[in-house]
Amino acid sequence: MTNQSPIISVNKITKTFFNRGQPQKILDQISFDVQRGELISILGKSGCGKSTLLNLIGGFDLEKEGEILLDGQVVNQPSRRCVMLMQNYGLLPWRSVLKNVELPLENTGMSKKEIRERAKYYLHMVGLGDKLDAFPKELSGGMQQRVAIARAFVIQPEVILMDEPFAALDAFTRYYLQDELIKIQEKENTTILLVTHDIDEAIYLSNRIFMLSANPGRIYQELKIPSSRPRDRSSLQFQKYREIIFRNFHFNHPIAPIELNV
Ligand SMILES: Nc1ncnc2c1ncn2[C@@H]1O[C@H](COP(=O)(O)OP(=O)(O)OP(=O)(O)O)[C@@H](O)[C@H]1O
Repeated sequence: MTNQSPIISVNKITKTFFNRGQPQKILDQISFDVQRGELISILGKSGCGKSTLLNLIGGFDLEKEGEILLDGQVVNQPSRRCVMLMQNYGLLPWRSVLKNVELPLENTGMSKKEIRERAKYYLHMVGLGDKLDAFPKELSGGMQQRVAIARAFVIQPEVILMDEPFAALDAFTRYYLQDELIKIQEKENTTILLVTHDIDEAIYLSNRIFMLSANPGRIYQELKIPSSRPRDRSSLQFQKYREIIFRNFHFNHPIAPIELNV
């Protein structure tokens, strides 16, 4: 993997928002490369700039200092090669499951037959082959997110940006979808950048975890997780990574009091 040119290069990105005329530096000199097929998690406390970073990488926000490259080309607009998967699914309620997944392929020059076959393929892949004609409101939250996952993969993008995709789901559904995500990602060799608050999710899924500090957001630690997937959430090794992350967040916020009721 390391000999290839990176699919994403983030070079010295600084982002400043203006709130009531006052500049607020949200991201400061963020730099990293992502190789094809990697799954990277970005962990950090609320408001540290994780979503802002994803929006910049996706080309949804172009106001910044520094440069972002997608496969060697400057990102200056959103592209079908790099799509975003949101937490709130974003399905159209009046379209069936199948038609929701077909949507991004419409008006692309593909034939109706090709579109249908490809949409069905990805819906089967996320285990919804028997729900093609259902409407979103007839599905559970987990199923709706599976439709959204199929709709992201159907475009066959090189990169999927995920902003807390499983945050609204219960733990069991989350675990299930995490496994499904790994399976599809490995099969398609898709590169994924995942923003999450969930430390276990980051350890379970990622090749690398970037820990972001706040005010301004900087990557202050990168954690490589070389072990193969699927991973054992109860293993000692898994606990070791949890400990490293907890320790890092504590070190990064030394003024945060720890209260022990003993
Ligand atoms: N359009 C905007 N205008 C001004 N300030 C903004 C804008 N968007 C985000 N911010 C500010 O930038 C900071 C980072 O926001 P962002 O949503 O990237 O954080 P986050 O780490 O994703 O947070 P969370 O985990 O709570 O979703 C916050 O202080 C937010 O108030």
